[in-house]
Amino acid sequence: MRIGLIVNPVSGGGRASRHAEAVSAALERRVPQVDMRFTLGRGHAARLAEDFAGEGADLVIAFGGDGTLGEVADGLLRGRSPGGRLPQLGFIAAGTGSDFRRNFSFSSDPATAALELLDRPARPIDAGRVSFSLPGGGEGHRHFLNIASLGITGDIVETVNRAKMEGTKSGPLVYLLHTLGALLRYRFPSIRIALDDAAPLDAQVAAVAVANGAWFGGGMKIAPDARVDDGLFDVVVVRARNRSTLIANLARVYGGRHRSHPDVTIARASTVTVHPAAPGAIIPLEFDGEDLGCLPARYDILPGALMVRG
Ligand SMILES: Nc1ncnc2c1ncn2[C@@H]1O[C@H](COP(=O)(O)OP(=O)(O)OP(=O)(O)O)[C@@H](O)[C@H]1O
Repeated sequence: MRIGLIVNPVSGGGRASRHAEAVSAALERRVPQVDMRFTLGRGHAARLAEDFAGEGADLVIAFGGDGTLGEVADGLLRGRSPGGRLPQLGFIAAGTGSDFRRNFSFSSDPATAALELLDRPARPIDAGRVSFSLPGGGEGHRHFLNIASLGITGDIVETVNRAKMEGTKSGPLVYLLHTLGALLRYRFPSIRIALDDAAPLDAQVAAVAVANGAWFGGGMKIAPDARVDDGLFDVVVVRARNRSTLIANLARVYGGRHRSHPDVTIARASTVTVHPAAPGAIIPLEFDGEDLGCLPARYDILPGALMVRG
């Protein structure tokens, strides 16, 4: 078996970097061919994944946070050809939020998790593909593995990522603090959303999450019933009635207890299209914790698109 190990040295404030040698050594004790490569910046994990797939790797492991994992999934999926062979995907979480990991059970010690992942069979896991607008004009495309969202979450991800660049210590608390800050200042957008063939609905929203996994934002169980292998998105729409209601209910989101709140709608769908209700309004998007692009956007589920060891 040939393993491509992609390490993001800045994930989790340098956690992946600190454990990279230990992880590589643990894997090499069981599998002789382990090729470890480090990312150099945004988008590089996707290119490395494409390279590994082109070089015939059997398993590509993303070692980093959700952003790195999402990029690796994107790299594998965008390089695939009909009937072509795709490497299996593995991941070792070392990120700030590491929310995708919460859908699986792995040790929090990276070297132990690496060995656990070698022992797990690969199983089909869904992925999302999104087409979106680029701020300067034109259309972008991306795959994601965990959750794509818009609204206040786009603002939170942007400020969290800026704080990470400035060297702020990482951890779920960073997300909580920036979430509270955003709840106080954010101007809620109005959108038009359509699920599959249903008639579109207009709503002023705090956030919309198009979810494959259940958690985002460093431990918020935003899509409590989402399953990564059910072939459908769980689409969570949180309407913006007032700021104090949102702040008062934030704790319920961490426990996934917001399902029955009157301002929350959760539905399953294969395709989701979202437009700004006011033409020309700039409403930013995020995918797996990375801020990228804006509305209009179309999300399609790709059932069982990746064989993931987990
Ligand atoms: N060598 C590098 N130097 C600086 N930034 C990098 C480098 N390699 C990748 N990146 C950036 O790191 C970010 C991804 O980080 P990642 O999501 O893996 O960790 P995290 O943000 O700590 O975790 P999480 O998303 O789980 O909260 C991306 O924005 C990517 O562009």
